[in-house]
Order: sequence, then structure tokens, then C-alpha cells
Amino acid sequence: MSKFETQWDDMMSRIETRSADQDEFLQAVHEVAASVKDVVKTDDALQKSRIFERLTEPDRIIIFNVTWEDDGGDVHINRGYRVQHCGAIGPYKGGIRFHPTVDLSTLKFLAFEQTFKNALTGLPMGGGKGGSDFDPEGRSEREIMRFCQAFMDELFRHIGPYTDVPAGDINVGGREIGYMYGRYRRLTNRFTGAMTGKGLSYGGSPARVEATGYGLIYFLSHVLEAHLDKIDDKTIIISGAGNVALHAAEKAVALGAKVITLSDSDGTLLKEDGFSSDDINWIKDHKAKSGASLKAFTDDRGGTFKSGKKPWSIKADIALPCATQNEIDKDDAKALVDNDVKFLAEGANMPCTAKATKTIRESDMVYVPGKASNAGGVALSGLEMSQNADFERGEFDTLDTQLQSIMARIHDSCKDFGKVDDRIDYVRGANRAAFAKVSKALLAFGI
Ligand SMILES: NC(=O)C1=CN([C@@H]2O[C@H](COP(=O)(O)OP(=O)(O)OC[C@H]3O[C@@H](n4cnc5c(N)ncnc54)[C@H](O)[C@@H]3O)[C@@H](O)[C@H]2O)C=CC1
Ligand SMILES: O=C(O)CCC(=O)C(=O)O
Repeated sequence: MSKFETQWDDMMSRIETRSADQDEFLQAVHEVAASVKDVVKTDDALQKSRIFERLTEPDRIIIFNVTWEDDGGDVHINRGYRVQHCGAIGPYKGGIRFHPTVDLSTLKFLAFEQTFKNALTGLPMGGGKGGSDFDPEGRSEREIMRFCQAFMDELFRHIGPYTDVPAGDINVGGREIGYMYGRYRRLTNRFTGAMTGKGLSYGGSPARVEATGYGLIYFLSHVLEAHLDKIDDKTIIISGAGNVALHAAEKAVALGAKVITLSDSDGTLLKEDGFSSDDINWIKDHKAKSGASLKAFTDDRGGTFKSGKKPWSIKADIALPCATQNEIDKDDAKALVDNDVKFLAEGANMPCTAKATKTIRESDMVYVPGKASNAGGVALSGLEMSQNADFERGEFDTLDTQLQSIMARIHDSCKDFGKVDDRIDYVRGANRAAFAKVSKALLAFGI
């Protein structure tokens, strides 16, 4: 074994020991490591400055107590987190997630991915992620408000427009951002762009709500074009029924594709003749009003609800996982391959387990990692930051055009950095392009 190989293996062992039991985080690290190992091997400066290893240790992790009172007067204690992963190319930037599964491993993996994703956008944003193990399901409006305010009572001292700019993620949408930003403004007495995903009446940006889902479809269109194909006659299976899933479905349908599934944690909604725009609007309204299961759709608008089932065994041309991490396991991946699904682009962050990714990458399916295909949301957040800094407000169409250009640029980077023989390896391309940018900044700063 060469000296480099020994040093690399020693480094990976140190990373595994340092983050033992953080499976999702190590999964994300291993994927990037496999893509950039050759780059590091041929670059003495990267080796000497131990850039890759440095990128596996967050700059800072803040863990705090979030105590709040429910409607009945009972007191609850949750744990709040902010992982400020890497601030080399701009303020830390990334969403906040409220979900009972949130722990350090989840947030470290999300923050690590975010650093690379944000670098791909070409905008000056570092990577971070935060959240809490708080479960909003079944909580009243006022309980959500009190929780968000209690969360911000600590977080406010760690964020700011030039420090760290949080946004939404799972279970954190416009309502939660409103409560958190309102508290931030009151505590700091400053009206600054310290958060994105804000409401349009208080400094939010047009197109931010749509950006992740729309960006996914813009990216997919470039992937199809690069493979001499197009979206308008394609059958698509989508998981999730939240912000990313519904806006991806909306844009895909607008471009003439047939979207036949959406899903939630209760099961999959299948509409074999494809969802119409009205169907998607019905789900948006229904979910926003009651947060109820997709099952109710079938009473009003047809289709079938497959309780406890995921969409991945249903025949289609394209799969877009848009719900959560590791939602596609090895068996699901095998079903996708057996059904001859041609393209898979990730709307969610790391929705495929390591074994599922291996199965997919060994097949003929074209696979696009989320850090490239779902970067539209954070890109539009970057444009919201610019608008706030300039005391300006952009127009939807202009911002949507900027989003399209950014997704095209990310596709170009994947192509430039991911060319293997006559095909594009999007995993290699995204990881190498992002690593090139972040490592250059870290090297410039010295040790
Ligand atoms: N909101 C954004 O701008 C961005 C979000 N993402 C990622 O996209 C994914 C979805 O996020 P959002 O749509 O924002 O969240 P959301 O809270 O709006 O929606 C999440 C959806 O996933 C469903 N879901 C959750 N767990 C599930 C499970 N185990 N099985 C099936 N469905 C499940 C929920 O029912 C919900 O419909 C996450 O991985 C998030 O990190 C990535 C980039 C940006
Ligand atoms: O807009 C942002 O800052 C957050 C987006 C996000 O959380 C993500 O890209 O996963």
C-alpha cells in the first residue's frame, strides 16, 4: 500500500472514531471521500493542510435547551441545535428542521452536505443546519408559536446576516419562520436578513417557496437534454407531499410530464392518469389547513391510497425522492432498477441509503445527488439575502430566470468535473466541483 493510501485510511479511521455512532454523517462523508480521494492524492497542498479531514469537523456546534409550555400548562424540554459546519466561502447557511428524529448525526450530515451544495450554487454561502427533536404533529398553532419563540430565545445570539442565516426544512415553513424571525427582530431590535424563507410582507423573496421543487425540475431538464431526451412525455414517481415534492410536481406537470405518485409517512397516493394542477393545489390547501393524510384525496378526487407503501415499486421513467433521508433502501433501489427507471434525481437530502446508492450506480440509471439537484432552494435563499442587503425586492419572473441560470450552471459544473469516458457521473462531478471551491478558500486562509 502506498504512503498516501495508508494516510488516507488512517484519516478515515480517525473520522469514524471521532463521529462514532453518527451513521448518517459518516454515510455522507464516505460518499464525498470516494469522489475526491484521487484529487487529494495528486495535490500536496491539500494533503499537507489536511483539508478533507478539516472539512469533516464542523467549525462549531451549538446545543441548547428549549423549554416551552403547552396549552394545558405542562412544561416540555426539547433539545435545540445549530451546526455551523464551514464558513469558508460565506456566512453559514442552511435550514432548520423540527422532527422527533433530529439528532446530532442527522444535523451534522445535513450541514456537511449543505457546505458542498452551497458551494455549487456559485453564491458566497457557507454551510450549516439546525433544528430540534420537537414533534409539531398534533400541536396547536399557539404551541408551535411558543416553541418557535423559545427556540429563537437562544438561537438569536448565534445568527445574523453576516454570521449564519437559517431557513426552513422539514416541518419549518413560512409560519414557523414568521414566529422565529419575529422573535429575532424583537430580541435584537434589528431588521436584517438574518433568516430566509421569510414572508413577502417582511423581507421575504418571491420564488423562494417554489425554488427547491422548481429547481429540481430545471436541473432534471438539463440531465434529460444531456441524454438527448426531454421531460414532456415522461411518467414520474415522487415521494413526499411537502414543499419540495409539491413544487416539483407542479413544475413537472406544467412542463407536460405525468406525475403519478406523492406520499407521506402513512403511505402512497397513486393517480395512474397523472395529477392535474388542480389536484396539486387541492393537496397544497388540504395539507396547509389540516396537515392531514393524503388518504383524504381519494374521497374527493379519485386515485388510490396504498397504506404503508412507498412509491418505488410503481413503474415509471423517472423517480424523484422528495421526502426524507434514507427513504430508498436496497430493495427499493432494486425495484427501481427492475422497473427500468431511467433517471433518479434527489429532491430530499440523501434519500438513498449507501446500499441503495450502490445498487443504482451499478445499474444504467442516471443518478443525481441532492446537493446538485435540490440546490435551487438555498440558491434562491442567497438571492433573498442579496435583496435584503440592498433593501430591495425582486420580481418573481426575474428571480425564476436567475434560478434557471444557477441550475444550468450547476449542471455545467457536474459535467465539467464528472466526465467519465462518454458519460457524466453526477456524484463525482458535484462532489469534486464543490470540493475544489471550498478547498481553495481554506488553502488561501492558511492553517
Ligand atoms: N425546503 C427546502 O427548501 C429544501 C428541502 N430539502 C429537503 O427536502 C426534503 C423535504 O423537505 P420539505 O419538503 O421542505 O419538508 P416538508 O416538511 O414540507 O415536507 C416533508 C414531506 O415528507 C413527508 N415525509 C416525512 N417523512 C416521511 C417518510 N418517512 N415517508 C414518507 N414521507 C415522509 C411528509 O409527510 C411531508 O409531506 C428534506 O429532505 C429536506 O431536507 C432540500 C433542499 C431544500
Ligand atoms: O435556504 C436555505 O438556507 C436552506 C435550504 C436547505 O435547508 C437545504 O438546501 O437543504
